[in-house]
Amino acid sequence: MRIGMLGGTFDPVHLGHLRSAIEVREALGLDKLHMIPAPQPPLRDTPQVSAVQRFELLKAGIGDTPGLLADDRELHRDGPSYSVDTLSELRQQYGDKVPLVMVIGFDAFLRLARWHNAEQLFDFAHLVVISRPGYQSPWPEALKELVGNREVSSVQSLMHNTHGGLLMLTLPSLMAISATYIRERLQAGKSVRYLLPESVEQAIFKYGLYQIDE
Ligand SMILES: Nc1ncnc2c1ncn2[C@@H]1O[C@H](COP(=O)(O)OP(=O)(O)OP(=O)(O)O)[C@@H](O)[C@H]1O
Ligand SMILES: O=C(O)c1ccc[n+]([C@@H]2O[C@H](COP(=O)([O-])O)[C@@H](O)[C@H]2O)c1
Repeated sequence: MRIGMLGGTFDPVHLGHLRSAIEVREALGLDKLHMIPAPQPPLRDTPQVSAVQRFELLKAGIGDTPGLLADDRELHRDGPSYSVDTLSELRQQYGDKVPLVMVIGFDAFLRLARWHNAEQLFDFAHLVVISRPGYQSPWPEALKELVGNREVSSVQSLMHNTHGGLLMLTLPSLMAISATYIRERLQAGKSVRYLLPESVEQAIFKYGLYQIDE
């Protein structure tokens, strides 16, 4: 068994998240990929749309997609949504023998050295970094120091161990979609069709989310 987690603010979830989730699951041979909304993402302002609503949008977006799981475990914790706590919980849930992978985009990776107890992430999981259009930059020195010589060049090498490795991955369908762009378009009354699943678009309009400055 192989397990993955893709955390996010998901404000709102979009096709960049969902298509990447499907492709990373296939590329890594994951049985399950937990998609986990962060109520209080540590390095940004708490979003105006509540964690419960962002979770509902995520559920609508995932629908019945095989292997993708909308996971609300961070909604039951107080304080900043630290990924190390989430990985520790997943490790306890699945035990020590299972490869566990945290998936993040390259933009998030560039800030990794500022995460809470960042070095401990590798005690629980592998890190897989997926490329994202518009984000190409040298690694900051603190990041190089943090990852040391953990990088491997193939999924096969990564899966020899249960945790502790780093793999940089370019997925087939790169999508230049961001939640920021979607929020901006909704606030301006512009179309967001085909940037996110129809089910998510319908829920956004049903609940009147993002359309006015709250
Ligand atoms: N289009 C995309 N392609 C690949 N990875 C993505 C894409 N959009 C987001 N991600 C990754 O998914 C995770 C969650 O992203 P997040 O919820 O912050 O979405 P976002 O679109 O970056 O939001 P915002 O524009 O509000 O910053 C992060 O690791 C991020 O790098
Ligand atoms: O643990 C941390 O310190 C930490 C710092 C920044 C971001 N994260 C997690 O990274 C994921 C993406 O965050 P963001 O801000 O890029 O949407 C989300 O699950 C956050 O909880 C985690």
